[in-house]
Amino acid sequence: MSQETKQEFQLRAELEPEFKEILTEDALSFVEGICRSFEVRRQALLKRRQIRQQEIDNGVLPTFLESTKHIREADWKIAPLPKDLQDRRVEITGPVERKMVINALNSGAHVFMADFEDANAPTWRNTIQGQVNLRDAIRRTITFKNEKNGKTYQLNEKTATLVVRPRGWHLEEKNITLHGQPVSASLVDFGLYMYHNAEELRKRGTGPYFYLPKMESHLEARLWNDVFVYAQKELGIPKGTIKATVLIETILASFEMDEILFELKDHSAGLNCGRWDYIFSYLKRFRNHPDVILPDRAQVTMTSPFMRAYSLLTIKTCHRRGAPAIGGMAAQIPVKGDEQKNAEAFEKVRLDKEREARDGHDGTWVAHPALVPVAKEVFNQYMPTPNQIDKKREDVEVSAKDLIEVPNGSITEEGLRMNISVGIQYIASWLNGNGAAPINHLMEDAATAEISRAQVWQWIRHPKGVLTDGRKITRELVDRIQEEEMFTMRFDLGEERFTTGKFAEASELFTTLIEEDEFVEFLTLPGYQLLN
Ligand SMILES: CC(=O)SCCNC(=O)CCNC(=O)[C@H](O)C(C)(C)COP(=O)(O)OP(=O)(O)OC[C@H]1O[C@@H](n2cnc3c(N)ncnc32)[C@H](O)[C@@H]1OP(=O)(O)O
Ligand SMILES: O=CC(=O)O
Ligand SMILES: [Mg+2]
Repeated sequence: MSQETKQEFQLRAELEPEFKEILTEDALSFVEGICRSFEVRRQALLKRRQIRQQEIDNGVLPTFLESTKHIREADWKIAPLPKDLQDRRVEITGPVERKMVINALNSGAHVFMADFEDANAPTWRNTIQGQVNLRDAIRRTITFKNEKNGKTYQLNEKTATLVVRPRGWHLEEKNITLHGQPVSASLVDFGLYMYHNAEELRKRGTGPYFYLPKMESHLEARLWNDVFVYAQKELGIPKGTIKATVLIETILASFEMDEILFELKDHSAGLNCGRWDYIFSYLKRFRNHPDVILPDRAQVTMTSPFMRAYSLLTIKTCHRRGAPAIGGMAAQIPVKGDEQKNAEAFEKVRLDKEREARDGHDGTWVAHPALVPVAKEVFNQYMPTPNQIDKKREDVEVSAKDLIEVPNGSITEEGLRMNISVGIQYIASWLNGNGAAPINHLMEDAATAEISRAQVWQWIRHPKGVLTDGRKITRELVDRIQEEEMFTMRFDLGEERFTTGKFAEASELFTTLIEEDEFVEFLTLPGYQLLN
């Protein structure tokens, strides 16, 4: 790097010896090139999200785009899938933490989605250690010893195919700056992973595979595609080596599925139903529409008409284009010490996977290794072939109205209490560096916590935010319940764990999120200012 470049592109963090192996001069120079080439477009697309929000606030509802009708109507397919992405019946997800990376790769799942995004609190340490972990996993040198119980970990002979989820377009990495501004976190995660591993993955008969989160339009997919083309060229890798599965997890993206596949068609590995962010996005984008009110979080399920419409449309759209349509995450995880509750949790997961497999999904997500056999058994039963892309689902008809239909249901004090308590507990976990947490026997990550705080925001503000017993949800009621829930947490955890667990800071952030009339786009944005 030249002297001038160094001043403009700066690494602002202290580096431990192992981190220096990731943040080498050449790797940083590669990331710098990507950031320089694409930052202006990223900013413009983020601005476009705000404009779209203003339009929705003014009553312009989402619809299928007129300008891209020709793409929806034309006959085209995505490029052929590599062998190790043809059968994806069970995908396990988890943060890029060292032990969990080994456990996930050994879990028996077909794919492991290693998450720099919502299951990961993006501390500098988590982020760069995550890159170290993936580098070692790819080279099969990764090991781990749990110092508490002496248990050691290494990779099995057969492991899952690795797919990496970088952070979304809205997030920044404050430890690397360009012209004094934090750079795109997506490009840091992607760039470092590509630089260190693309060639090695190819040598080992697989490739650099990604999951792309939280996109709102096909133009955002075009930006990723251009980043891929640039990166492959810089690294001297054939165009089309990268494969990416896009999470359809915003309400606006569900109107542009064909277009998203089209933009990425040389690099596409299909779509996935990111159901939790999808619910959050629905709440967020329609937040200023008093009639769009969702019932208790627990009542918004994949059988709610708007969710069902979205998952069926995903399957139909993907299969027409020769692309896999992967299902989503059931939040249940094993319940320790209660056989009955554990059996109920497993049954819920089984039913969820059964619906997905029968509908035509080509695979699904699980949050925990114990659930891999459950999902596998269901998909083995209903999907005897590696995928069911041949099931075209031409019978499915989904209109714009179906995608935004408001579900019925009720808002209970229990639901309100749960949102407040779980929201605060999750934020506390995140501020402590854990982006995925078991809370009330459910997997919670940033997306599920976003729903909790968005619902409270909405219920306070809209006339229909009324409890089943007739009480209007107000700031005062929320304050009172928040105080009670904080008292319970303090009592249950004890003073020391409560204080070191950052519950007071989490409660403060939760309050800000529900108090601000200008809805905070993502809780992780103000949250990141508090992370080391
Ligand atoms: C909305 C979305 O974006 S979903 C996708 C993002 N979210 C996720 O990926 C969450 C994935 N799940 C998890 O992180 C975890 O399952 C949690 C945090 C919810 C629960 O984890 P734990 O409390 O450790 O569960 P538990 O104690 O039952 O784990 C038992 C073992 O399984 C391991 N394990 C649990 N979940 C996973 C996982 N997803 N991947 C790898 N290993 C796992 C644990 O590390 C532990 O290993 P050990 O016995 O060797 O010590
Ligand atoms: O990323 C997945 C989701 O459900 O959100
Ligand atoms: Mg998500």
